[in-house]
Amino acid sequence: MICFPNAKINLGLNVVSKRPDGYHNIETIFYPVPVKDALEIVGADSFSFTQTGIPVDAPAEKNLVIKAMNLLKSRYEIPELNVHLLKAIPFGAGLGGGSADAAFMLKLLNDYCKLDISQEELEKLASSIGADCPFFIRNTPVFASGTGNIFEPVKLSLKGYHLCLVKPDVAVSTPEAYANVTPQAPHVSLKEIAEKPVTDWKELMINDFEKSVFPKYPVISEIKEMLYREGALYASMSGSGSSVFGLFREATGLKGLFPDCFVWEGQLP
Ligand SMILES: C[C@](O)(CO)[C@H](O)COP(=O)(O)OP(=O)(O)OC[C@H]1O[C@@H](n2ccc(N)nc2=O)[C@H](O)[C@@H]1O
Ligand SMILES: Nc1ncnc2c1ncn2[C@@H]1O[C@H](COP(=O)(O)OP(=O)(O)OP(=O)(O)O)[C@@H](O)[C@H]1O
Repeated sequence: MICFPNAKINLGLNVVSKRPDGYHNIETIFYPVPVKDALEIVGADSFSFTQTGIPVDAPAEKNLVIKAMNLLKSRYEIPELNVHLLKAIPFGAGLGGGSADAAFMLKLLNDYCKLDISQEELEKLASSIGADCPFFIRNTPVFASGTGNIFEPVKLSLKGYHLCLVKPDVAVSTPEAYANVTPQAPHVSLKEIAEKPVTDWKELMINDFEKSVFPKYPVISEIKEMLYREGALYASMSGSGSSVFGLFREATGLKGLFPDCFVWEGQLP
């Protein structure tokens, strides 16, 4: 069985407050985008894990795909499998690629082994793997609060817009990014802003991580400025960085502008 875990972008991100458990309450819009890994499982006599594409800098047992498999193994009967991950979503990017792999592994095993685990339970399991993970169980645009695990529907579609996603050759550490933000409740709800036309977002929609990440990694803010210069209606860093996305009305051909960067351009479904 095969599946294609996709990335997400964050449309706005407010770090609202620090929690007693060390995590932060946030408000963000998660939006799935069609930048994809490939994840395959095949029944086997003994377990194996192989990985191609962008090399993940973690040993097999620390790979989030295997963490997800082991989490289910601790609760359910899971047969021996050959697992293969083809990594195409850059990491350290704010694109949630590792979390997507884990969430899709939970869903894949749920189907393959006919475990009949509910969506609610899958989201609970996913949240024990990573803060971005539960979103990928439902994988539709949502307004998220809590640690990013409480979801509300949002009236928003970017269908037909062209996305240009750029990740420079720097990786931002998520814990460090959170540590450098001063939490503050937003004055206007992000959900309200997101339901306004995309052309209003530039003035209203903020990613709180940009304030501390941009001075440390000026290349990220330069990319954002370039996307606006090229006609983006809205541009922002995604999550805690280092990727930046621009939303355009027309097809873009900006790859040549960003040498040494990962660039993905395409129309949103
Ligand atoms: C920045 C975002 O990508 C926005 O979607 C997420 O909030 C981060 O999600 P993630 O990478 O899945 O995060 P995790 O792997 O669970 O956590 C990494 C670290 O980020 C910090 N963290 C994460 C999520 C959150 N709501 N508050 C936090 O303070 C914690 O220090 C945590 O130890
Ligand atoms: N399947 C996986 N894909 C990517 N990274 C993985 C995977 N499994 C484990 N990791 C580890 O997680 C780290 C990347 O996590 P990180 O949270 O920075 O990346 P991300 O996928 O871009 O997500 P985020 O949106 O949270 O930034 C890698 O350095 C790697 O060690």
